[in-house]
Amino acid sequence: MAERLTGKPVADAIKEELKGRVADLKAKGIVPKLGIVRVGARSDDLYYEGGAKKTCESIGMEYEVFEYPQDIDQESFEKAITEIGARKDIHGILMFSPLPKHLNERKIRSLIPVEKDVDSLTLGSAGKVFADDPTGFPPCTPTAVMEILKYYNIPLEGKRAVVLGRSLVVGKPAAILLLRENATVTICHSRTKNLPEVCREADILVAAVGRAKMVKEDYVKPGMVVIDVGINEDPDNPGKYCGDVDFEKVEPIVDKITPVPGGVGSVTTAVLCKHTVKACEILNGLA
Ligand SMILES: Nc1nc(=O)c2c([nH]1)NC[C@@H]1CN(c3ccc(C(=O)N[C@@H](CCC(=O)O)C(=O)O)cc3)C=[N+]21
Repeated sequence: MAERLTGKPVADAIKEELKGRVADLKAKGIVPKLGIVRVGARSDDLYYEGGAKKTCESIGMEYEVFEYPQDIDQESFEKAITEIGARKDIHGILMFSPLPKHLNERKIRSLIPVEKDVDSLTLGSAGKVFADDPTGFPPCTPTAVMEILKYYNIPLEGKRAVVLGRSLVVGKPAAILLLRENATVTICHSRTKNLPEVCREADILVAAVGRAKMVKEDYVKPGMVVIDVGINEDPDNPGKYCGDVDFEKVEPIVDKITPVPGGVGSVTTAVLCKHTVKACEILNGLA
């Protein structure tokens, strides 16, 4: 039986630390605030929004939701984002992605000020992450992966980390963050030859392909730590969701594994708040 690396104690520890930092800011008359930008009402956006609001409330931070109709035009939306970006009382901005197809998302992302870009939507943030610049916020999900590894004292120095998936929001930044901790990192993907064999070489396997239960018993070996980033509709249980890892098949083999739900996803809103508090501290010359 593998040890379950659950997200809740990790998120709780982050929130506990943030409560103190928020109180320190408030004592100076500063209230950290997250701006949440949503176009339309996609269910996974609303779900994440609900979690973000709850986390903000639990640590004494403020938030404001900016909601726009599904058919908003490019020019109006660019103007709105620019105004939110300029607001002195807003320190972090989360804009839900993807935007509706008629909008030029690349252009709109570029209008978010990099110092408020707490979920790495801009090229400026991506560059900072790539260059190990401490003022650059990596996306919340790969940061949550690193928080889990740190909380459970999983050594990374000199270890083999295999990242399955190469997306801009998870796979690529996860590889950079693991490299920063001196892991030996392999990025693999759908075109990788002998994919199960490559994954089996990992000490730490990070599954971030977005395909339900794709990681089966032939992808793992005893002793391995498996971090499952996937949030997919469960093909076997309508209305439920599951990870990229076939938990029932993999869990009996490996040493440690994150569950879905209740794993990486449950740490992301705590990271979002951590980034916003840090942005607030930096913007006020306190960090
Ligand atoms: N710019 C941007 N960044 C995002 O991070 C982003 C986005 N746009 N658009 C929408 C999706 C959706 N999303 C989810 C995150 C966690 C759960 C989730 O289920 N989290 C918990 C469950 C709830 C909990 O326990 O707190 C879990 O996995 O256990 C779901 C959905 C992020 N998104």
